[in-house]
Amino acid sequence: TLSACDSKGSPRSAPAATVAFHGSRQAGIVTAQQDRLAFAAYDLTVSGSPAENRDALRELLKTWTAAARAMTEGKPVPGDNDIGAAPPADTGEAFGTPPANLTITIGFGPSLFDKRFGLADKRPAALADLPHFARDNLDATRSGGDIAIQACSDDPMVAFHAIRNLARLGRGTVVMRWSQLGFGRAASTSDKQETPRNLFGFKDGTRNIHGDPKQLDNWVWVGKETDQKWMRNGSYLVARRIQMRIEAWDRDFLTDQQNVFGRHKYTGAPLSGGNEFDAPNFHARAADGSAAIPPTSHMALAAHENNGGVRILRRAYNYTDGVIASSGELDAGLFFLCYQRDPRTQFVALQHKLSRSDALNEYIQHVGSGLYACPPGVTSDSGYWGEDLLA
Ligand SMILES: C=CC1=C(C)c2cc3[nH]c(cc4nc(cc5[nH]c(cc1n2)c(C)c5CCC(=O)O)C(CCC(=O)O)=C4C)c(C)c3C=C
Ligand SMILES: [Fe+2]
Repeated sequence: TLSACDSKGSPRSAPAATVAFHGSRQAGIVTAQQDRLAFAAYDLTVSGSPAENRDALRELLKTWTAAARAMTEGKPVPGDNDIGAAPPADTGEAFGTPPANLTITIGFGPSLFDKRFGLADKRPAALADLPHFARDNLDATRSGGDIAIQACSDDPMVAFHAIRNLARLGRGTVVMRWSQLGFGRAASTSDKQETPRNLFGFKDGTRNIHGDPKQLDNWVWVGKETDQKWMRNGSYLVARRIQMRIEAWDRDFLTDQQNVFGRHKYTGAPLSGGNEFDAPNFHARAADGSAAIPPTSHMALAAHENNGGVRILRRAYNYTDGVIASSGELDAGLFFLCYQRDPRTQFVALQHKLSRSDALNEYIQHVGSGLYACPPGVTSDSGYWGEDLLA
């Protein structure tokens, strides 16, 4: 544990919760999920030759890595903060605030591999554009992006400070395309965390991957199988902004709400019986002879038992963004983030099934989308994000 620092980088006395930035795999993926999220997708604005654009990208990634390393250690963005005739290097809103477990995770979108950078032959096959799913209603201004940054912290100011300062450091090379704040984690990524609730009031994350190394190697971390060596020890992030019709949901009967998920609302237990963490029995029958867990319930459709064993690591956050002007309803939902080894056989396969048959579809709509290849971690002070991609 390191100390947080004041605006001049001098250590403060109170110990602060930090997550190590360096490691062969990026932090912020299997890290115990923090309470707050600030997510941003950026586009590169370069207009040179592919070689020049690659140089600009490399410089950006070096600068961003140094800033991310400092911020996660509770230090200000590197650079002189004492020149009266220049804007400070760090915007300042997190001075004196401990990092509160800040992690900053980077991912590269499919568009980074277009002809601007000459990186087409480095595009992993697993970074295939997401297909259209039934009922998708995607907003292009909340989708895509050349680079994504996921900043998670237990302090919302610290998380926002991270995406804002990266945008500022990249000015002239990148613009922020879209962003999303998340409050109240809606998944647990560790056995030590109590299962939180989503805005429908249900426990979310009960059967997530909770740190089991074998499952993480099987379902989250890219291994030797990849066609692109630079992605070894990386992972693929799928982001979906999913609007939830909470007013309609709040008028629905408890029994129906439970049938939508296949779980009891208050305890989180499967409708087949037992306690929250007991395995669901998809063959169990209710008193009237019908399936105890309806086959169109969200859990029945998403469960690994019913999908050839396939799992994903969920890392979602609740969000709310004011009111939808056309309906007067709250614009609220789930910012669904999930990590996996290959989206084609994991998220895409699951979402095709859910988008067609999930009882939850009456109450949700997917309105934003992104797919990003998250490279391995940075292991030393001289390393930078994406070094192997740009070598
Ligand atoms: C394509 C993947 C998934 C999307 C999109 C998704 C959206 C979504 N989920 C909830 C709430 C819950 N999901 C739960 C379980 C669950 N969900 C997925 C996948 C997607 N969810 C999986 C793989 C699982 C695990 C299934 C299992 O093995 O049992 C649950 C149950 C509790 C739990 O295990 O976490 C809830 C509740 C919402 C509200 C939502 C979109 C808004
Ligand atoms: Fe789900």
